[in-house]
Amino acid sequence: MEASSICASSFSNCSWVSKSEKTGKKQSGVFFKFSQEDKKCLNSRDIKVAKARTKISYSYNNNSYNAPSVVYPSLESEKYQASVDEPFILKKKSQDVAPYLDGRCIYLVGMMGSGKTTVGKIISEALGYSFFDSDKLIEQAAGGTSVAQIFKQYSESKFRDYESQVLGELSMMRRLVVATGGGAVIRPINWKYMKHGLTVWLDVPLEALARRIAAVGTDSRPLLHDESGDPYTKALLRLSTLSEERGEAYTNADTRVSLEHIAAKLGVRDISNLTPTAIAIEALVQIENFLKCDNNSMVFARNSQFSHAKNY
Ligand SMILES: Nc1ncnc2c1ncn2[C@@H]1O[C@H](COP(=O)(O)OP(=O)(O)O)[C@@H](O)[C@H]1O
Ligand SMILES: O=C(O)C1=C[C@@H](OP(=O)(O)O)[C@@H](O)[C@H](O)C1
Repeated sequence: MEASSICASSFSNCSWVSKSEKTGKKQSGVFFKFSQEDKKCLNSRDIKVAKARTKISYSYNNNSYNAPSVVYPSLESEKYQASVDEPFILKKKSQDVAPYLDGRCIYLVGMMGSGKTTVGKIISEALGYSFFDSDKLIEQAAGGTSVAQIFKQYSESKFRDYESQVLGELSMMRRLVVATGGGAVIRPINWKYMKHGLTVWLDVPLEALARRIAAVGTDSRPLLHDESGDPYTKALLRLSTLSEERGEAYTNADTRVSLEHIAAKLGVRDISNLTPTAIAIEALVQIENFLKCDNNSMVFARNSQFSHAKNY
């Protein structure tokens, strides 16, 4: 596999990435005009929903969102109720966060199956950012060779080299949400790249991760291939070891999104009933809280200036 400029071809061939994003120039798209934000960003259906919402007691403010028990009366209705309100809250929250982010990238870190890809796509769409999955970029650069095949044909160490190169290249761009591979956190150089943007740790209990992975299989996740047993037990065993090895590394992230915490906040008893949109909203809440802290904003801006300097 050619190691130079792994991202360049994927990025420039991407029809859904605008020219200004490719060159790194700031766009003045709809999500970046805030003078009349509600009128511009919300369509009439959103506004109707918003008005109706004031009648139910789903409270929401700048720093948190809380669903009282009337919205989540029973396990059976959790998912349905959530789907009614969440798109509106997501849109509103993304408008709140966008000026603080000012085009800088978001990197999602977390264990395999923590939802980096699923949640990342939702956040990118809400912010009007482009989405990249670092594993996919590596696979594209390898001419379609899968991550599992790269591990087998080359080695994990070679895969990690490509992963670092991808993150290095992405760190020079703007307006991206990046789903990193679960192991990206183990190399300090990757943190140096990711800290050009904002890092968000999706913290999901191991049992939930194992359930998700068992449901889709371990084909695409070579680090889970060696264990024996049923898919759930296999995944749980290996994830436990990896989690012990990496637990500390994830705590380097600027913000942590804990599913247990969201469930407690929303009064949801089973975290598997939390929708990816609810998790994306919490990620935006945490990002906003982090950036509203003056000190964090200054450090963040300084790191990002370094990244922009390389961009122009
Ligand atoms: N909130 C969620 N609830 C239930 N399943 C989820 C949730 N988020 C992700 N998943 C599922 O878990 C699996 C792994 O998610 P994915 O986004 O690929 O994780 P990652 O990119 O961190 O490896 C996928 O099958 C996805 O559909
Ligand atoms: O945890 C890891 O070391 C890995 C996670 C995978 O990505 P996901 O986290 O997207 O599954 C992929 O990068 C590779 O299989 C190694």
